[in-house]
Amino acid sequence: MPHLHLVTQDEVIVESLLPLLTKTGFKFSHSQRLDDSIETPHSSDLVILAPTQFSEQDFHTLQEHPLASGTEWIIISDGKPNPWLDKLMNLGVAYHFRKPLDLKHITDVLTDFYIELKEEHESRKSKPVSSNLDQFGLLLGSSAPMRLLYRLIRRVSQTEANVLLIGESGSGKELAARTIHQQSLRATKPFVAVNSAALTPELIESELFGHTKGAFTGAVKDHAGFFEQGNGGTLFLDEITEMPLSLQSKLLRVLESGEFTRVGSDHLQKTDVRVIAATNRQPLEAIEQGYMREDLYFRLAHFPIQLPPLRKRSGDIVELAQHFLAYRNHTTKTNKAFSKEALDEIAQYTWPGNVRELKHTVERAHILAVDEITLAELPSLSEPANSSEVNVEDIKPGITLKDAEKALIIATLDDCEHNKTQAADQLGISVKTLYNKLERYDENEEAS
Ligand SMILES: Nc1ncnc2c1ncn2[C@@H]1O[C@H](COP(=O)(O)OP(=O)(O)OP(=O)(O)O)[C@@H](O)[C@H]1O
Repeated sequence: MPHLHLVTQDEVIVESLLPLLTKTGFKFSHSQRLDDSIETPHSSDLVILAPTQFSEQDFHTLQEHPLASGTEWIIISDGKPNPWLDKLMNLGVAYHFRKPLDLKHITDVLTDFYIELKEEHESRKSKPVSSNLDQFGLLLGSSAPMRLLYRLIRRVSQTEANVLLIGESGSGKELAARTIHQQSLRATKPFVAVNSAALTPELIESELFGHTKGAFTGAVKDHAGFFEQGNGGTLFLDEITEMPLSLQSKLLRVLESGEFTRVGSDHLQKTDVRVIAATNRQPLEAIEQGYMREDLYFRLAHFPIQLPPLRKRSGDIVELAQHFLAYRNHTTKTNKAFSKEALDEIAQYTWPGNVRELKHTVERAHILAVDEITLAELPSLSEPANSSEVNVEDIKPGITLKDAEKALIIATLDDCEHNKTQAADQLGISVKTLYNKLERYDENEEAS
């Protein structure tokens, strides 16, 4: 039976919620403070937190708390603006109810949760113990943070809301966006993916909104932009914080009015596109640092979804490695396996490049290994990650310029914790050039 835990010191809330909770069927427990021992923290499926006040300290405590992952959260507050509660919402908290409480609405929400959680309990029970990774849409992973992500995606897919996906590079933002599209009513319409960082600043406006013939030098014919190409479907704007601010304000206008004009034209066109944006920066920091317009953030952040980094999904790491290996074995008709040491090394590494890095590491190891994948086939995972065949320390006469460049790029990315803008800056190249090079490496690896 799904378990709900209520954290509050407010007796009035306990008294008003208790009858609802018994009515909806939840198993129920209550503590006054989050720190109070919750005997079986992982067994709670839903937590209602109604703090008397909520400070920065509480926010950090909560993030570290064992309940923070794999559990649905509902916040009840007195309605006073509180940036720390807003931050919690950004982490994917399901609902924020403000006092005075609408008990009828809360009952409906809790009933929905109860039905979903009960179904989940039942499907978990009927699965064999040795089950492989769960898959939801295009996303793989059975860990608690992934299950929470699946639930958020399922819910948002049924709506028309714009979505902001927040997560580190390689954590699956594009896969999540494609999954939302596939599960939505727009599934049969186009999905157009645009990497804002990889577009030349001068051309980005015409790429997005299109242009008319003669609008600028080189505009030799009319061109339909991504908003037109994606009409009726979904437009995925990756790395939204790398889009010039002036264009962010144009984008905001389109999101508000559903209208745009091609560059060089004053004919207003209607668009019916759902926007899913993504960033690997924390949006509030990006706003502070001037990478993102606050008004655009609020427009997109009706539904922010945080993708968990792989290191927070420790239960998934080995399973994913086995999955990617099985896939390679299948396509190459081989039967290679990991040694125990290799699996231990994979399990304890922190994977700053997330699933992408894990996948590439496994694919490369599969190529290098004859039969068994041992530590020798894995790049030194206990050192700062280096997913190049050539280590940066090996750059000396005798290796090709291409290999040296790749090694340096990968080492710089690791050094910058996979922040591509910073890495491009250090390398003295544009972010667009960096993307092009990385894409080429991906293609070569996938072809090999
Ligand atoms: N949950 C997942 N299940 C399966 N594969 C995944 C998952 N997450 C990421 N990947 C793999 O990692 C690669 C990168 O994923 P994706 O492009 O969605 O990440 P991203 O967060 O958009 O990265 P970036 O910010 O660098 O654009 C994909 O090729 C995919 O194979």
